[in-house]
Amino acid sequence: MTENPTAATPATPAGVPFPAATVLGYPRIGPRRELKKALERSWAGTLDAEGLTAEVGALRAATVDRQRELGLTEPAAVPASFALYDQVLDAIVATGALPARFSDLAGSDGVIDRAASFVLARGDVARGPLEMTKWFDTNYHYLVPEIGPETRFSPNAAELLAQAAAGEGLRPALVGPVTFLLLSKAEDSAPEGFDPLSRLDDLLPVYRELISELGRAGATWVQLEEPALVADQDRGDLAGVVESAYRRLAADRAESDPALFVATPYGDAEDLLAPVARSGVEAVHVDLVRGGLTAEQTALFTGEGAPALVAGVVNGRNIWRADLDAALTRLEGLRDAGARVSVATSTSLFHTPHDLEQETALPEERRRWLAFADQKIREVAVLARGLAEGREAIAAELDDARAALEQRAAARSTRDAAVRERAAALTESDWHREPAEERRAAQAADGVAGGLPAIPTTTIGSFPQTAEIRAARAAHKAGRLDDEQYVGRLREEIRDVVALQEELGLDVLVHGEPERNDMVQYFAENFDGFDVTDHGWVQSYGSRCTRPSILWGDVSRSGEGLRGEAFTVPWIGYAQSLTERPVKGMLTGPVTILAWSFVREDQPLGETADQVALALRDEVADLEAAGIGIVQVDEPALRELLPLRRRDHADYLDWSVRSFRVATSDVRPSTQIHTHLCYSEFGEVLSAIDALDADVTSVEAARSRMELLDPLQEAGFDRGIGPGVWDIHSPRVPTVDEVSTLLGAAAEVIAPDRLWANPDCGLKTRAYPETKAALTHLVEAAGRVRAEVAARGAGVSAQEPSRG
Ligand SMILES: CN1c2c(nc(N)[nH]c2=O)NC[C@@H]1CNc1ccc(C(=O)N[C@@H](CCC(=O)N[C@@H](CCC(=O)N[C@@H](CCC(=O)O)C(=O)O)C(=O)O)C(=O)O)cc1
Ligand SMILES: N[C@@H](CCS)C(=O)O
Ligand SMILES: [Zn+2]
Repeated sequence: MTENPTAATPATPAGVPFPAATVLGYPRIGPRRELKKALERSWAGTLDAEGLTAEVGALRAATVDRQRELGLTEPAAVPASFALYDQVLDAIVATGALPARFSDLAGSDGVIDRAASFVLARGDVARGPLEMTKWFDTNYHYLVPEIGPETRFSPNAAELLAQAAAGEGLRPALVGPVTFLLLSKAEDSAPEGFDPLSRLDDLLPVYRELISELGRAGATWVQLEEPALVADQDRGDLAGVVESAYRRLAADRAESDPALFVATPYGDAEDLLAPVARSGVEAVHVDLVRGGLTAEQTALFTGEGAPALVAGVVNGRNIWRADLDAALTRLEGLRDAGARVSVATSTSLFHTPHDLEQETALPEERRRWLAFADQKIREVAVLARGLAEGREAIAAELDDARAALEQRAAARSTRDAAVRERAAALTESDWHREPAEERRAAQAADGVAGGLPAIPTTTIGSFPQTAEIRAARAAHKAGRLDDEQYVGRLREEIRDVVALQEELGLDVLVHGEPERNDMVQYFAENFDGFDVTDHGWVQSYGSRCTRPSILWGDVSRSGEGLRGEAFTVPWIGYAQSLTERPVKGMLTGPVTILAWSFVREDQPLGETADQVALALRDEVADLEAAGIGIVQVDEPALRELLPLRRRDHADYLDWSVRSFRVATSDVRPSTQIHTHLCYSEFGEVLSAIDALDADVTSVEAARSRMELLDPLQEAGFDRGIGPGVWDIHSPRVPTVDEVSTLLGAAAEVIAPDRLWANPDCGLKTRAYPETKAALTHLVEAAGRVRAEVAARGAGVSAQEPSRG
């Protein structure tokens, strides 16, 4: 066990010091995605409830053992942070905060059981699931609690206790009460202006009871996660609210109550750190990768009764090896200032893959630069040892880390002079197209858009990724299918998808993206400067995972010469050759490629974005040259990367919008550029959406029932828009009436020559039966709304009728 010499046993209720080394959380999905597979079998009905409990229990136990083996040996060092689906869902379940529209799910004792929690997450035949949105600036999605003035809170510790029972001496963890309410939305029935945070006083007794119950079950520390404190919140006296909330949780605790550990990951809590630190809680985590500590803030951690300082010095958001020298210097400085310092990660490690050791195919030179979750735990443990025993005790580890960093900094492979020259030569004219009105006219006169009806129907790009396609890809990768067989299989799929869309009567077709394992990884595989992993899965939502690629060097399309070779044209061009209707080309935008990869940190993100944008610009130009008249460049992550502090927005929006425009501006005015956004609250980026200068924007809107449209109109957005009318995240098929209602609502505020009818997002996660049914309803609803609008004499009479 690692000793922390500066940690005099503090007066915690349970009398157990905070561990010298810890993490805020660990990947939950399992090194071989055991959790994903168990969940999906349970939803498919091939694994019963007991079977799920057994498989999940085994995974959790193995996870605890692994973290111990890696160096988290002290009591309470391993967090019981094992959400089955989502940690915010766990907090809904633990506090009994059932939205009114799900009230029938509560058991006779008022408790939300596991089956009911899956209905909240996934919906059922009667209703859609809870809304899902991005967790801070990550590619993880949480379920949004719906809170109203009447929401009843009641403690239900069952799931937390089950998680804590996965091993001896774990530290239960849950989303803190302030973050829980700040991330909530007001229930639809709540009065105008209702703020969920106004229910804090009602929620705190429930948290107190949960914490006490965990203590009675043996927990010595409980972790309360308060990441919302590191983001700008438009709330008056949030500092006062935070301090009084934590004072209430910390006051008058019983002998059996655990000590309280409050974590502030993902950024700098700034003015909200002091209210937490002086509230009486026993330990406070600070993200020292994204944030800092002023001398005044450091003093909050010194002196009698001060909380332990849990210093998040190892980055939980990337996969680069830590600068151990710099981290240790930082830790020593804090200790020497008088703080009781523990070493931790800056965030939970669930944003990183499990174990670099599984990546045997990575080139050795670059493997040396990397640390996945397991390697990061080792870094934390080494730093704790260095802090306790002195630098000499970890001299070998410090030397090795230093050498790896130096070798990376000196590596010539990360720089391509031609790519750099091209990016440096970019000027304003490279990211400007003709004025939007001029393009509209050109598209109507000479482009494919001219042949479209009012309210054209389309989809967002992907069609179902069937087990057969994935199996074919796996077989190709394993060498069981040769290139020709694999290409033949994909072309067959494209043929079927095109035929299906024609049969359904869609107006603008897509090729369906069957060649893509993932909308970012596929691009990484076709660009220089990236590595991809074999097992680097990271949870994105529920059971869905991605393998973020590693952007380590200068980026351009792979192949001969600076511009490399087109890689989407063979598929999209093939689809276009099969039909008279327009096929929309489909690319992923630069911001999203960065957001969903692990990106080099040795140069500003904007510079990397320009390189990716230039590679995409080449692909857009090649698509246009191949006769594709509509090109969609998806930017679902535009909102995701928006910095958590408002003062940083302008700089981010400047480079992100520019990079999208660099990617899309090298086309004729008659070529219609689309973009697509999803998975976020867009309120804060409306003007950036406009500044992207796309001709048409499709945006997720069904779950929030078109909430976005009014603000978008108010922001003066007068481009083409396709608000999603089918929530594709759940297998539920919307009726024609439901789709017509949503589309009709949109047609109330958007002129029919600007409105498009499309789903919320791509269909890759859906199966064919529901896809066919829902698209049939969508096409029928579009026809209905088109007729209604025409009947209202809203100026569509001159338009052609829709096909099908
Ligand atoms: C649109 N979204 C995306 C986000 N991030 C991305 N990187 N990509 C996205 O599309 N963020 C926001 C949203 C929502 N998020 C997601 C995330 C993930 C999915 C999804 O469907 N994920 C799939 C995995 C997709 C994938 O990469 N598949 C590969 C590998 C398939 C595989 O599992 N292979 C098996 C062997 C298969 C066999 O033998 O049959 C294996 O490796 O063991 C592929 O298709 O080749 C998921 O299942 O989780 C959706 C939205
Ligand atoms: N074109 C992509 C966008 C997802 S955000 C798809 O359809 O899956
Ligand atoms: Zn999408």
